[in-house]
Amino acid sequence: MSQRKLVITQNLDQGLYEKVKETVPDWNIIAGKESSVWKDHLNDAEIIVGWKKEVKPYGIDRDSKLKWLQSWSAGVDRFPLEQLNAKNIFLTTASGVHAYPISETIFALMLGLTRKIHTYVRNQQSKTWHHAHLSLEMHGKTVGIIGAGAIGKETAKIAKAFGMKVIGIRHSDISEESFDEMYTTDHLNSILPQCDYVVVTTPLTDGTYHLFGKKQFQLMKESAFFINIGRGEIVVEEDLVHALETDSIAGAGLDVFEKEPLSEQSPLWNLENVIITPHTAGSTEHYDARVIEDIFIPNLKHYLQEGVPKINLVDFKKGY
Ligand SMILES: NC(=O)c1ccc[n+]([C@@H]2O[C@H](COP(=O)([O-])OP(=O)(O)OC[C@H]3O[C@@H](n4cnc5c(N)ncnc54)[C@H](O)[C@@H]3O)[C@@H](O)[C@H]2O)c1
Ligand SMILES: O=C(O)[C@H](O)COP(=O)(O)O
Repeated sequence: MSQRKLVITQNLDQGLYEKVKETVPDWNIIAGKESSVWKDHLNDAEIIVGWKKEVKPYGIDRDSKLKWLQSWSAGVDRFPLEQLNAKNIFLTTASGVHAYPISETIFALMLGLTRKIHTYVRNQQSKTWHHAHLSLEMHGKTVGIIGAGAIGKETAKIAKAFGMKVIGIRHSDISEESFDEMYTTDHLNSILPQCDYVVVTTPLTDGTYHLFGKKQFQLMKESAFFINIGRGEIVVEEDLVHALETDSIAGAGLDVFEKEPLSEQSPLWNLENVIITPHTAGSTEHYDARVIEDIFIPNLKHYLQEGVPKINLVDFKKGY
């Protein structure tokens, strides 16, 4: 019988590689970031661990032996979901590994906008001693977390520590620790006028594509801040730009955009009330270890025993 094959399209440090090897000592493990390392192995790999961007051009749409694709990312919106579903290939996400880093980024953006840090950084560059307009407090304010999943729940915990009221939106309205109120998506428009901060942490699916457009920005308070770390396509970017340019909302913290990298021509770069991070909200030093130790290896053990991975198995009907 030919040796079972696992392809990991990432450079793993030796310790993590050894942990994987210990779990499947008899398997052929091909690991490395460069496509030259793994591209000829994709078709007969039983499991691929990796980014969609790298794998997509080469492998899984041919006559592959693939049984399970473990994504290196939480969002799987750019995976060929229909194809994977049709071929009964399991897809698991890296959801959960970003909960700490991204909730920290969300708060960095919220704090930055609230305390006008972006304005002071610009002034510092020109050695300008200038009191920005009255800055605001977060304490006592209301945050709406649109997508109360792994990232949203960690964000809610921090918000409670700041003395904020927390409203959540997700598929289920069952109450959840750290949320004062929880609603399903059909209540989005009714909660927006109450929120001082609107934080988007949903996956991109058919149900969230362009969830935020002109109407939603009009429903928000003029003093409210909008944060998006989910996916750019959840927002009609033109409508967001209009809302920001006309002061229909107070500002935005954006990690994701309709087209990435964000074009040099985008008006977002020049707006004073916007903080941009280049889709880096979730990258930290613990990323690889969390994907391998917290998700992949437990999933691999389950797969070996039960024939199916367990953690973060994508429901193809829901799309995440
Ligand atoms: N900017 C980044 O670097 C970065 C990193 C990680 C994740 N993300 C994005 O954040 C998303 C969420 O990540 P997560 O790990 O928290 O995922 P998760 O699966 O734990 O949580 C997703 C939440 O969104 C809710 N949801 C799904 N569809 C919805 C809808 N139509 N309306 C309202 N709520 C809805 C779900 O009920 C769930 O509570 C990812 O899918 C990805 O798109 C971005
Ligand atoms: O969803 C994620 O985990 C991050 O946004 C990174 O995903 P990407 O590299 O696929 O955009």
